[in-house]
Amino acid sequence: MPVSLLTVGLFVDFPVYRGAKHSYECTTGRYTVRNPRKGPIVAATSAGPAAKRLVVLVSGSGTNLQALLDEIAAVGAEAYGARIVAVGADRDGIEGLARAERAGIATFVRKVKDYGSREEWDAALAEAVAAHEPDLVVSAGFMKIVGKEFLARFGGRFINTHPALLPSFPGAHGVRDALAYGAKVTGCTVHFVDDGVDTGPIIAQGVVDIRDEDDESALHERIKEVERRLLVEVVGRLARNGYRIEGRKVVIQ
Ligand SMILES: Nc1nc2c(c(=O)[nH]1)N[C@@H](CN(C=O)c1ccc(C(=O)N[C@@H](CCC(=O)O)C(=O)O)cc1)CN2
Ligand SMILES: NCC(=O)N[C@@H]1O[C@H](COP(=O)([O-])[O-])[C@@H](O)[C@H]1O
Repeated sequence: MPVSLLTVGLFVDFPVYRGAKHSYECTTGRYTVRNPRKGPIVAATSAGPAAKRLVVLVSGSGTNLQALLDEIAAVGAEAYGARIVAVGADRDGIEGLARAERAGIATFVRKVKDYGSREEWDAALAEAVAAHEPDLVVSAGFMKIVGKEFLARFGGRFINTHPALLPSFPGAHGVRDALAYGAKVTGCTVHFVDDGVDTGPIIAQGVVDIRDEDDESALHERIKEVERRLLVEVVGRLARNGYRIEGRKVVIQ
């Protein structure tokens, strides 16, 4: 079941949440709350006894997915607060999907090239995710920008992990861009996804030093060590405790 939403003190179910760059709107069957930047609570999930349902989206090696799988296997879904019910991808033949299959988890693939337009792909991806009734959706190395339809259904419960300290170095090449800029520290950011590229409310960040001898691959590996631990911690806390999004601030209860 979807996680309940708390909207200015009211618990509501089946929210439709739309994120714009600097404002969020949470619309339910009965309530609409606009929230320009400094406004009140716009969306929040409640803690609950049952393990939350996660759908994870991947495009590559899936080591972040594996970290989630390993933690859930180690402590149990109830104690962790969540279970992975499906893994989706935008391409075939990737290790991320193989990891899910080995764990006995349902998989699906929606490729942009199989649809007449980007909007049709976006709607098909949203439909495939919705079929698994997730409480939270996690983009763990998912290399596609999602659009309006996806965000209308999963905004406010769609989390992304990015290999840089946002708002610096957004986009598909966060590690390369930080190195090229000559930054001395970088890291990873777990954030809610909105309709910008890596602009949504930040949940947590981890810092990694950049060494003189680093190339993109060496630096990315060190970032991923921090990133995997951060993602596992953050997803578990969100699932177990519930959270609210107040303007740009995410408060885990
Ligand atoms: N609406 C949003 N969608 C997604 C976000 C987001 O912040 N808003 N984050 C991404 C993940 N991401 C970085 O964290 C990211 C992924 C991909 C790209 C990108 O430019 N993709 C190109 C294709 C690249 C490819 O296929 O290899 C594209 O979408 O056409 C930028 C940032 C998850 N989605
Ligand atoms: N902008 C999106 C992006 O660059 N995502 C990054 O891809 C890697 C996926 O690794 P994994 O497939 O081994 O989990 C991760 O570092 C993730 O932050």
